[in-house]
Amino acid sequence: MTGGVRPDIAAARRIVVKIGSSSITDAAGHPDARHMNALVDAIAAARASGTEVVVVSSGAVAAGLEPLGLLARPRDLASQQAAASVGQGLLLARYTALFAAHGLRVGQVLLTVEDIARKASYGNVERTFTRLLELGVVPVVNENDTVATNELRFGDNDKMAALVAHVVGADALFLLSDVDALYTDHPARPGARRLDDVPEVDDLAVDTSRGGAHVGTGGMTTKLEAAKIATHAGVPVVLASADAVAPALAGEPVGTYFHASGRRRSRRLLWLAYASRTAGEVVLDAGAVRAVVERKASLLPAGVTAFSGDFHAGDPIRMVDAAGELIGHGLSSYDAADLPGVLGRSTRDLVAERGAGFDRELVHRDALILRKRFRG
Ligand SMILES: Nc1ncnc2c1ncn2[C@@H]1O[C@H](COP(=O)(O)OP(=O)(O)O)[C@@H](O)[C@H]1O
Ligand SMILES: N[C@@H](CCC(=O)OP(=O)(O)O)C(=O)O
Repeated sequence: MTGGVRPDIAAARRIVVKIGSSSITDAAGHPDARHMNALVDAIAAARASGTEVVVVSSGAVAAGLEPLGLLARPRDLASQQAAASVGQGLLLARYTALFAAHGLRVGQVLLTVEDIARKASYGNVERTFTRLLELGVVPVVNENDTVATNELRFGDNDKMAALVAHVVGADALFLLSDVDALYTDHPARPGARRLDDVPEVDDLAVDTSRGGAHVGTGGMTTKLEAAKIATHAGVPVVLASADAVAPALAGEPVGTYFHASGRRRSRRLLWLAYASRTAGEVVLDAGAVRAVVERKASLLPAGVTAFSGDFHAGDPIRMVDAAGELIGHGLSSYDAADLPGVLGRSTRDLVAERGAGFDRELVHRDALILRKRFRG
């Protein structure tokens, strides 16, 4: 442990705390009572001092293994979903009982990628969290594993926790794991060095390729992705051992501290930059690139030369230039199926031929984020 108290962490009034499967369950796959108790006690103490807390808890699949007689995390999606279905209920029952002992109520929030990637549902999720927190509830969030498909899955909860931190406008994000900090290499490797302080995630030279415990899925790679999303949007991150939850939440110098490096920005556009699994791609001609990048204009069908993917109006799409270079992300106002008839055509022609609805932009300016703005 080095350094003094972290002022922005100690001062945080709204926080997101993510705990991984490897801490929620012990080596045999049973719920790890010690970690869960320590987590709930620390959160109850934070709540008592007026801090609002959102918990992102993994562990549904792990908690469902034993009741279903499964010995290890199954490989096939259907069995994982069945395990999550059984395990999530058990996990929530446990949280409900533990928080009730502190006089706190929990609310279950199960999210899919689409809930955060689509504008309409993002607003809905935001409202739900706001109301839960107003009511003094501790939301306990997990991915909706039982319905999520492989293609549309976060798969790990680290990135989802960073996105939830955006949605709720958190002041800090905590990633609790079975490792006490970020190391320059897998901690079991000779020469691996502990990192206490990370001013900028992009500047890190660390090896995260070696896997973690049997039940975790993301390993350290997804934790760094989460740290990047959060810090670049102005949210500091602490990565610490679940054993150190109390000092971590108090801002004491445990684990690895990732400084907020970007400025806080519009939450609606942030989800578009990071949350969206894009559903397709459109290729912009040089004029359209200039219009979108330099003139801050909307993207019109006239400036698009090609597209790919099967997207619908409202879906996030990638915008690239003729060389395939990413220009930005945006929400399409058209279904892909409608594009062949409109690409390259002027709005005036389209309206004359097809009617008033065809005066719309392909991507409206307000639903567009340029790549260079993905960072703060
Ligand atoms: N550079 C590194 N620094 C720290 N841990 C690492 C690193 N590379 C790989 N790991 C592994 O990542 C694990 C944490 O990931 P994971 O098991 O997915 O945790 P969780 O279930 O908490 O999300 C650690 O236990 C460690 O074995
Ligand atoms: N949603 C999954 C979490 C997946 C997972 O293992 O995540 P993590 O332990 O955070 O790497 C579950 O509850 O089992």
